[in-house]
Amino acid sequence: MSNSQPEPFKAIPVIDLVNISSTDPVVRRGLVEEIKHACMEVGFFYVKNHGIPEEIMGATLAQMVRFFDLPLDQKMEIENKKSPNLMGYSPILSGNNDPNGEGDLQEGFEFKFEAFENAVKPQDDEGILAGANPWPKELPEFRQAAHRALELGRKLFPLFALALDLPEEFFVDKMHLSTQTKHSAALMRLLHYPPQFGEIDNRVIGIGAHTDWECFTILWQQPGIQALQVLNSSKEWIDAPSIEGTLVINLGDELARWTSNSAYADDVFTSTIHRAINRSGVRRYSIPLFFGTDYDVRLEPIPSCVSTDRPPRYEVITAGEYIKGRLQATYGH
Ligand SMILES: O=C(O)CCC(=O)C(=O)O
Ligand SMILES: [Fe+2]
Repeated sequence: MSNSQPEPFKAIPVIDLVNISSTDPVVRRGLVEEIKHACMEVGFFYVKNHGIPEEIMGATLAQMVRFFDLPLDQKMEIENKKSPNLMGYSPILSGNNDPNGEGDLQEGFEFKFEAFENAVKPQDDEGILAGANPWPKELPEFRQAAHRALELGRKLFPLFALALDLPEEFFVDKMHLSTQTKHSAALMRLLHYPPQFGEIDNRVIGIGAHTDWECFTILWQQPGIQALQVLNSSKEWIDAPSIEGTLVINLGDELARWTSNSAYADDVFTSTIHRAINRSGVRRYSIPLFFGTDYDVRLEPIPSCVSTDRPPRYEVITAGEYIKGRLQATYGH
C-alpha cells in the first residue's frame, strides 16, 4: 500500500453502518473505502446505526455511576494492583498514560474478555493475562451490563481486513471472541472523570496524550459532555464531541504495528494520539472497549504494507507481550 502525507484533519468523519451486513459487493466496497479513508487520514471515525441500543448504554451508565459511588475502601478491595493481570479498579491518579504526565485524573474498572456463558467459573486461567476478573461483589448486575458491544467489533474486523487489501477472513483465526475466549486480548475499561476547574496543568488531565494499544477501540462517550481530543498532523488538538447515537472507533498500536507504522511517522493505518480533559463542571463517564487479537498472535507487518523502500519499523512481538508491557508501564509503578 502506498501512502502520501495527508492534510491535517479538522474534524472526525461519521460513517453510517446501516449496511454493515449487506452482501452486495458494491455496497460493501463503498463502506470499506470510507473506512479506509478514515483510517489513513485520521485514525478515528464515528459510527452511526451501529446496532447497540441506547437502553443498554443507559443501563450500563447507571451501573457505572453506582460502582464509582461506592466508598473508596470498598473499591480498593478489588484494586488492579492486587491482581496479577492488573485487571480491576484503578483509583484516581494511579494510572499514567502519558510518560510526560504526572497521572491521569480518572478512576476506572478494567476487565478482560471472558466467556460470558461460562461466567460462573472463569476459564481463562492460563496465558499471559492469566487470572480471573475481580468483579465487585456489591454490584451483581454490573458484570452483565458491561458485557455488550462485542458483536460490533466482530463485524468491523473483516472491513478493516478488506481496507488493508487482505482477505476478509484475515483476522478470524486471530481473535477468538466466541467460545474459545481463553486467549483473547480484548479489554474493556469503565471510566469516571471528575471535572477539572480553573487553570489546568496539562500534566494532570483526565487521560494524558496516548495511543491505544490494541487493534482498534470502540468508545462510548456520555452524551452532552465534551472531553475527548484528537491530535492532527499539525499538532492541533481537534475536539471529538459526543454525537448522539454514535460511537467512536479509533485504531490502536496493534494495527499500526501490523501496517508497520508509528503514530509519529507517515502512516498507513494511524494509531492516532488522543487525550481527554473534563472541563464540563460535572462528572463524565466513558467506556472504551479495546479489541486486541489473541495473546499469542505475532504482530508481523502485513506484506502489502512493507517493501524494500519501507522496511518494517518494529520488532515482532506477540499481542499479549505487547499489551502486558503497556499495562505495566501505565499501572505497574
Ligand atoms: O474517555 C475517553 O474519551 C477516552 C479514553 C481513552 O482514550 C482510553 O481509555 O484509552
Ligand atoms: Fe485511548
